[in-house]
Amino acid sequence: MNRKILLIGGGGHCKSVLDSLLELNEFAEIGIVDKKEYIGSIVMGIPVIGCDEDLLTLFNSGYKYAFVTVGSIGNPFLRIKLFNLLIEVGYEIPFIIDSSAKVSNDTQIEQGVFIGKQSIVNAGALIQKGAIINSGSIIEHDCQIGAFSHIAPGAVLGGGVFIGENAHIGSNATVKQQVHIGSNSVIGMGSVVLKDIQDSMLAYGNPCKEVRKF
Ligand SMILES: CC(=O)SCCNC(=O)CCNC(=O)[C@H](O)C(C)(C)COP(=O)(O)OP(=O)(O)OC[C@H]1O[C@@H](n2cnc3c(N)ncnc32)[C@H](O)[C@@H]1OP(=O)(O)O
Repeated sequence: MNRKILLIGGGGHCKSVLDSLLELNEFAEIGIVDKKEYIGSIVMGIPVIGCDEDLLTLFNSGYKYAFVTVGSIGNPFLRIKLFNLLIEVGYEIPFIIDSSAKVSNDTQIEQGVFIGKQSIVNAGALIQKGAIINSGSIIEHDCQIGAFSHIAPGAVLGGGVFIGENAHIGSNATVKQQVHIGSNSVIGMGSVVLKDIQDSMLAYGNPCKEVRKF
């Protein structure tokens, strides 16, 4: 086990991912990349060893794996930019599943996906690249979660729910089985979503209503 991984972004979401990663113990060395002014600081015992401009040098020094740990609430574009930069340099991007999550073997989990503590991903689900399945969320059978979408803590998606790309499903929201949520849409915390939501919509409430277009 001499694999070395970089976490890109040293904020709050990094702490969640790091906590899972330290327990999994699959990498010999972990380093964090953040803004230049944070180099030398420590996050949960792990040092910030470089900034974005150092990604090629760090790759050549033996860090072959990297993972985007910048969080997002409704705007994943920095996550997407960093993800693409990592691919361009040649990093391998794994998925990271906390040891307490329950993920069916009959699922497809793409690179860059984080599945947090106590979450459930049931059979037939597809989780596309860069998505965040946050603590305690439930992704029922046959759901599809689009690339770079974030299912926030405690959200519940019934069977066969479809979430487009770059969407945000707020904490503790519940989405009825078979409902389709469009790309780039944000569903507010605690919403009860009974009907499809179009692309690029802010929607919230019980019952969840489309409030405005982005
Ligand atoms: C690990 C982590 O921490 S992950 C983070 C998880 N966090 C989330 O999921 C947060 C998601 N964000 C939300 O739910 C936000 O409230 C949003 C995006 C829905 C709305 O945010 P904003 O546009 O800033 O709305 P703002 O707070 O100004 O509220 C506007 C109105 O909507 C109402 N409102 C806001 N959110 C909700 C909601 N979830 N449900 C019902 N009503 C809401 C407010 O009460 C307010 O009503 P008013 O105009 O009658 O006073």
